[in-house]
Amino acid sequence: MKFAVPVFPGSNCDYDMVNALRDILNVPADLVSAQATNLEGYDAVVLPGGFSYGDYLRSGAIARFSPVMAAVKDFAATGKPVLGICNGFQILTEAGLLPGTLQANRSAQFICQASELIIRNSRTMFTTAYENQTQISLPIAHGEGNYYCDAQTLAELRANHQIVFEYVDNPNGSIANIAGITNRQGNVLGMMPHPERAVETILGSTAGLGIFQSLLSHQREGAHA
Ligand SMILES: NC(=O)CC[C@H](N)C(=O)O
Repeated sequence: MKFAVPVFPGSNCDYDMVNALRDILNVPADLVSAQATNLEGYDAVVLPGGFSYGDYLRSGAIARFSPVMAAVKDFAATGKPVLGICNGFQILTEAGLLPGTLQANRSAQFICQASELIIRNSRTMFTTAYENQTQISLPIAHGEGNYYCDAQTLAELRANHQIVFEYVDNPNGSIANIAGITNRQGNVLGMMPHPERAVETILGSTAGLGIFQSLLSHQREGAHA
């Protein structure tokens, strides 16, 4: 299984992601330019965290116009996995690949801390390695992580089991404690917490590994289907 990690001007978690994939999980991963126009040969795309285009206008609002995002849209339409972490989640909402938006934190402060999460859907291709309703700890680091959507969208997210992670303590004011959601089809996941920063004991948590292990098993099962 080969991963593409698009890099935007201002991305800063791209090398952490590639380190998690290549060095910890032993899977091939390439950094891909924001100017790239095709993602042929890749089995999954991970949009990394950071401050793409300096977070000008709104986080992710400029990155969504990058050539690579047109390729990510086509890639997502094929049903292959697309994961957006933090700024990656912001880019996915701006690009219309996920519903809702990420607003400034309720405190108007940048928050960098460990956060406790509840797994609300362990049946997605990203979360089968976790037990449903269990609690995990992943780091967060963002100024605009306050997820918002209208009441009808929230009802749809709930009805279709698209809410995957919820905060226990809701550090940023997100509606319904939402920390991560999928699209309706279940192959695009956006999440504010950083699984790539929780892949080695020395980092304080290995709870992030489950996301990547879930994707690897999904790929293996697909190969045998
Ligand atoms: N770690 C990150 O991806 C930072 C996200 C983002 N640009 C924010 O501060 O909201």
